[in-house]
Amino acid sequence: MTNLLKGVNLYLIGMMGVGKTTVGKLLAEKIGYRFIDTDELITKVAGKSINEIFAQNGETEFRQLESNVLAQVCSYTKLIIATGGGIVTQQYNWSYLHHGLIVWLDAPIPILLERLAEDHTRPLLQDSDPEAKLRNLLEQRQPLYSQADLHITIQATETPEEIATHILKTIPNVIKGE
Ligand SMILES: Nc1ncnc2c1ncn2[C@@H]1O[C@H](COP(=O)(O)OP(=O)(O)OP(=O)(O)O)[C@@H](O)[C@H]1O
Ligand SMILES: O=C(O)C1=C[C@@H](O)[C@@H](O)[C@H](O)C1
Ligand SMILES: [Mg+2]
Repeated sequence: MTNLLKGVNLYLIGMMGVGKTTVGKLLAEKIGYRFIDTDELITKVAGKSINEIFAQNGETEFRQLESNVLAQVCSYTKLIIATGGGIVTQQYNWSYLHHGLIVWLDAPIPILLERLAEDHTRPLLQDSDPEAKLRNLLEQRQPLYSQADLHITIQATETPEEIATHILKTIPNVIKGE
């Protein structure tokens, strides 16, 4: 797999809670890549949590930080990059994402809701109706996510390990120029 990828980065995109961070760490271990999480880098750069950035600086500034971080990481190779759920919403981010292979992790809303039920770290979900909020975000973002090179549909019972294996099995079908 490492030979096939030739150092090309993998960008995991998809809705919050789908498992980009969880699966990304496993993928990195499996193929000997480094793992990077854009949300984690943003909190390091800003010196505060994502909730604090949204509350104190607003979403626009968060998106700017997210783009800055993405621009930095895409100059490296051999990375698995778990992105934030909204990274696809900024058109110019696509010029960075297209430096690598883009993998869309896609799971139905009930699965996302179940996973995020007890979570308070995603500011966009701190809503009186998180289900409607997720549906609305997915409706806006689906056409964007679908620009990925690889679309992985996740079943409710699939473990992170199984999803990582599934991704690695599917990559040879979509390697650019192969
Ligand atoms: N395949 C899976 N089966 C069961 N639980 C999972 C699976 N993948 C992830 N989870 C759990 O779902 C939650 C959300 O996962 P994770 O943080 O990896 O999502 P994410 O896509 O990175 O979200 P965000 O866009 O907000 O960063 C975590 O509690 C994680 O342990
Ligand atoms: O879907 C989104 O817009 C977000 C997802 C998270 O990964 C974080 O990037 C942040 O909470 C925003
Ligand atoms: Mg994540």
